Amino acid sequence: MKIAIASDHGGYQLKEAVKAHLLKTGLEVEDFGCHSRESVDFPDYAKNVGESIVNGANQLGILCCGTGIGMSIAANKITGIRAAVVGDVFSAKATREHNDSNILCLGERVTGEGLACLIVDTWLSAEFLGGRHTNRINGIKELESYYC
Ligand SMILES: O=C(CO)[C@H](O)[C@H](O)[C@H](O)COP(=O)(O)O
Repeated sequence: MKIAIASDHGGYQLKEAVKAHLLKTGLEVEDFGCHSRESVDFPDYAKNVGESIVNGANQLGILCCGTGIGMSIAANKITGIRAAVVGDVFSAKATREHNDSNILCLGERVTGEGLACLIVDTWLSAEFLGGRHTNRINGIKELESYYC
């Protein structure tokens, strides 16, 4: 599985920590930046990661900013993206099993590196359960096609 990762300046340190963690576990990672603490605008990074998932270059994505919220708002504007801000392990599992989320958003100013890596591991190892949740994903897709 290939994972796209990116951050703005507010999530840069966490992005580097999560990337190192993923590489250590043997996963392939495509890093879309940023590459320093210099101030940048998170929608540019959400766009690049989101598009890489929609076009099939990567299967899942991880976006880090100060809170994870800005990145999720931006990424969720892309048709086919279901981005979830997660700060706990229960939600990490639930958002794969129930929401089939394809982008995980983390907040460096909120979540420590240790917990963030545990959230990443939990999210990556959980699987979409289908069944009744498929109806809800289809409902989200209907909303997308209605409003886009
Ligand atoms: O969009 C955000 C808030 O939900 C992100 O946390 C950004 O990283 C943050 O807004 C950046 O703030 P800064 O004051 O420009 O560092």
